[in-house]
Amino acid sequence: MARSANQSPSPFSLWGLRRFLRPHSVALSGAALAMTMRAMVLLVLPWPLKFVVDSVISQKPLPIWLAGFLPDPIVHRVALLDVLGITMLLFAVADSALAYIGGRWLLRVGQRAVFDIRRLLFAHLQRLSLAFHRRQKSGDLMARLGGDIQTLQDFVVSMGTGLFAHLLTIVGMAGIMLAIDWRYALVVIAAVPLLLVITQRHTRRLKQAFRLARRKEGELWSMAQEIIVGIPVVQAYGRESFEEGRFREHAEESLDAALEANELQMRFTPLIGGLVAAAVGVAVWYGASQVLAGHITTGELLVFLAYLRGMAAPLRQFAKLAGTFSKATVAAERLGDIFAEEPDIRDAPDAIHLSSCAGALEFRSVSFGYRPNESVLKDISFRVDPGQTVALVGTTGAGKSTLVSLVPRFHDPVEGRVLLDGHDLRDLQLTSLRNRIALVLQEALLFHGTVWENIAYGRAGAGREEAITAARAVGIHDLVEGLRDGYDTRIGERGGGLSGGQRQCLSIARAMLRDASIVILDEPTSGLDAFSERRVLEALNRLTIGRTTLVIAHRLATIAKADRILVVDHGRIVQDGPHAQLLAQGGHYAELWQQGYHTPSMSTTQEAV
Ligand SMILES: Nc1ncnc2c1ncn2[C@@H]1O[C@H](COP(=O)(O)OP(=O)(O)OP(=O)(O)O)[C@@H](O)[C@H]1O
Repeated sequence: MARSANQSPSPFSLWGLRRFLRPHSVALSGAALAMTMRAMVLLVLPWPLKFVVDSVISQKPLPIWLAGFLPDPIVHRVALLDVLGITMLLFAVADSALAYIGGRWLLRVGQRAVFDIRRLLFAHLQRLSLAFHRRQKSGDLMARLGGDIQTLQDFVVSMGTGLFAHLLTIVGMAGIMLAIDWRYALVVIAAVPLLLVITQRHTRRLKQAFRLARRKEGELWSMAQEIIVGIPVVQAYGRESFEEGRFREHAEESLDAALEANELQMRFTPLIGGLVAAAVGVAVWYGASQVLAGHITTGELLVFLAYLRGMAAPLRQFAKLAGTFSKATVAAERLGDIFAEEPDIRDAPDAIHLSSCAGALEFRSVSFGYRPNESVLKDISFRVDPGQTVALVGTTGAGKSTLVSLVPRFHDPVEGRVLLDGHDLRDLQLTSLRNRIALVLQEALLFHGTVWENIAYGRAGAGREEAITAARAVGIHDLVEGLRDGYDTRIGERGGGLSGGQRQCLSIARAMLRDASIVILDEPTSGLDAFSERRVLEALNRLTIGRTTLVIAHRLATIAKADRILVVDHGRIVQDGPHAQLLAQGGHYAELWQQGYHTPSMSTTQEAV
């Protein structure tokens, strides 16, 4: 797997989120404006109370800058109280309204950004090569597409509604308190730097804990997915209790890691709470003594205490924010790992579009291995003329599937070249190459949807009529018509509700619709009963007429029909020729034949030939 050179380990950091937020700058600015206004409202919120105490109750004169706007505290005491009361109510309403508006906008921005990240990640995942997908556990990918991206959304929202507004409030309150009485203000604010240092230290530990928790959760999903996909085997072998135990073990590990992370976060909350409570205690004591000494008024003390309360909430929020921040950093790292993966099968900058294709295939001194210094294919050379059918035979693990996987460029040769109509495959545009190839695999992979949709999947833009034409062309129209709702029969996930033979017939019709020049068949009839096999063979015969065909075969029916047979042994081609010639030659092929290579369905397939 190629990681792009000169890339930092995690190109998708929290900071990288900006890229996804930028398209929503209008909504973000709106949210920021609402939050700023809210912070200002929070700043002025306690002031009417100060004037109620100082001017309405204690009858102190209003400050000069306010005297022109408000009723006189001595002459119009009750009127002043009314105005202050209404002002308090208006401030409270404005506070709630602005919090709602800002929060709503942020939530929308967060959701849109998450949608974009998820879409991009999915598109990226689909382009990563088969080697990546074989290595990566799909359950873990699901966990990243789901939970990790959701964590980022929570981060955007809580950072916006929490940190941004709270920081503004704290800074504003600190400024006003300093202006009223700087000594008292310093006593109150002294806790803030201490709090920030503790938060920062704590965040580092939290990140580690959340990293482990997310990894364990990814492993759990991978395992659950594997068991659910393999449920027929689990049930057939009566391994339910064993799998239950295995799942519980993994789930417990995941639970322990999550508990540990949450425990760490929870422990932090009382710590912050205690610190804030101590700061409030000192402030009340010091403030009261300042009032007694006549340095500040009772109203001002109330403003201080209200501010302190206003600051305590966001400060306590830091504990929560530290958790959100840590989780989001870990989520961004995990997404970054995927974004950092680059498809190792890519178009060359000057790749040729394959507009027409005769189907002449050639392997020229090809070697390949999945790992360095481990050759699976060694110096493979052969040619297939357009329209020829070549069967690949060999013992298990000989390298047959690997060999055919080089044709659609699921992998590239380590040495040598694969050529199509004289072009090195690496010089061709990948999509135009793959458009020329139809695959029928051992296990027909169908998707949830109708029968015709599954056939039409063979070519982008194909409709119901084309699907029916393809089904007719491979001779399975009557088979489809015989299904419950014909072409509109809905099939479940991975072709659920159909027999193996029916599934394979549909996948052949799908390949037919593709109208490709090259057909690759990877043991398409294995595991089928005699009747199904005959249908599938009939369909395959029709599919392969006039197309270059590579077929991995174990059955006489398929092998004998081939123009040539390549015998693969330990990654090399050891024999090449028609069936009768190879049998007469003796050697590996004859040995395989005698050992019963073809026996699983020889009697049935012979009927079909
Ligand atoms: N994705 C992979 N990563 C690493 N090694 C692999 C991978 N796929 C196959 N191999 C190895 O490559 C060798 C050839 O495997 P391949 O599937 O091509 O054999 P085959 O001839 O098709 O076998 P079979 O008839 O059993 O399907 C085997 O030793 C196998 O273990």
